Amino acid sequence: MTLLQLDLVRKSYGRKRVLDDVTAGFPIGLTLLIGPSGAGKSTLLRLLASAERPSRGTIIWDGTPLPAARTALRRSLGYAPQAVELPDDLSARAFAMHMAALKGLDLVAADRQLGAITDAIGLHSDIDNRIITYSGGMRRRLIFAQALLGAPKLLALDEPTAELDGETARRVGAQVIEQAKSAAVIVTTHLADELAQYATQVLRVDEGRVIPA
Ligand SMILES: Nc1ncnc2c1ncn2[C@@H]1O[C@H](COP(=O)(O)OP(=O)(O)OP(=O)(O)O)[C@@H](O)[C@H]1O
Repeated sequence: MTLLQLDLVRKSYGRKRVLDDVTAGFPIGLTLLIGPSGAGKSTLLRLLASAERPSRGTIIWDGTPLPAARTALRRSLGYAPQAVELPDDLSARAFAMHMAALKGLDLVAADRQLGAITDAIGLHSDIDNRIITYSGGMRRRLIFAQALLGAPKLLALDEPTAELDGETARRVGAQVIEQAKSAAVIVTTHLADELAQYATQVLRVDEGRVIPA
């Protein structure tokens, strides 16, 4: 079943058309968005996460078009953008719990889930340290971990394994594969990476078009 559908979606910034009449469906399972730098992968992900609106066309969540379905989509969403400013003075746990509270999650359950996720991706021993002490790769894993809280039905992950060493990338990848068993997981990546073998579909974003790879 296609949870999320794009029909003839276009996105322009000023005169620059980044996405051109994109029609694509995103079912439960893993969708990889591949394509060269600047192709529009992150833009597409922001549209899917309802962080931006299309210039034209329709986005349909669970059978209902946006904007009517926007709140429902956001309640079901975990989003890990590529670059986000984190509150350096907070501990990673305090930040994650803040995100859980914004999502309206039960905080005891969310804290338990945070423990399991961070354990799986090698962040557990640093969870009570302040974010200012975090490396780039640790920040990326924290953004990834908060996206998974509440087991969202739609997971939009912008290059979750970038900046990670091979073993850590593999651990994050294993979590992505696990989530894709019960959610529509959409992952952008520069390269056709190891996740491709687990993907329900691989879509190539290039020159405004989105086509099966
Ligand atoms: N807010 C914006 N205003 C103007 N142009 C933008 C904006 N956001 C993105 N763009 C342009 O849209 C194009 C696609 O950018 P996008 O970040 O989506 O590409 P990408 O495929 O994710 O690239 P990368 O792999 O390097 O992250 C680029 O030319 C970029 O400059």
